Amino acid sequence: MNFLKISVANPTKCIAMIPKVALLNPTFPQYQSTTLTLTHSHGARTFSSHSREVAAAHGAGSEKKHLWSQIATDNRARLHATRHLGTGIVTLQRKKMPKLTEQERAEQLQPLLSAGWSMVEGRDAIYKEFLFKDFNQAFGFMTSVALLAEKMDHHPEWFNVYNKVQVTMSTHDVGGLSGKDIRVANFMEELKKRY
Ligand SMILES: C[C@H](O)[C@H](O)[C@H]1CNC2=NC(N)=NC(=O)C2=N1
Repeated sequence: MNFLKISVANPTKCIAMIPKVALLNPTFPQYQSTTLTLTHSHGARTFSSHSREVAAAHGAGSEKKHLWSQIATDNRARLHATRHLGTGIVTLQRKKMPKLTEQERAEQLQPLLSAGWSMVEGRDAIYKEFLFKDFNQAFGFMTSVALLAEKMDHHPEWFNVYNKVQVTMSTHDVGGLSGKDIRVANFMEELKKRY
């Protein structure tokens, strides 16, 4: 699970650790179970990502536009935390995704290995070759994946020539497979069915 951690030193100053994608797209499925913890002088409160408080944190109207454009440029954003805590500046940092556990490998990686992905020799990474009718389809597929990859800040290693797309997924930040690789690989699997 990913956490949005917001420590509020005083009502006008907030330091936050927020996965960038959660702010860019609050409805992104990976973050539907995101928990936002607000800590302040009166103790900690935890809200689910669907609560009113978090909706406020995402901003509304022009506030939201401001928030998003700020993220794109310098990774800082104005955050309207809650009515009680006020408005402050947040610094955005993505929380590192941990490597997949043995149990996650059995439950989430195994289905991909059965669907044609294979482990890369000498690396904690997975590989698959996708074949399409022609270049347009291959590149269309890559374009759709690229939009997700950018939103997730998680990018495939891939090679394309004509109708062939060879993909390797691994999480460089943790030196191996994480839930992000599973998510992107599953997205590719679902997307490929439409071609
Ligand atoms: C700085 C930037 O956020 C990181 O380098 C991101 C970008 N895209 C990435 N993509 C992949 N596959 N693994 C990463 O660890 C990764 N990290």
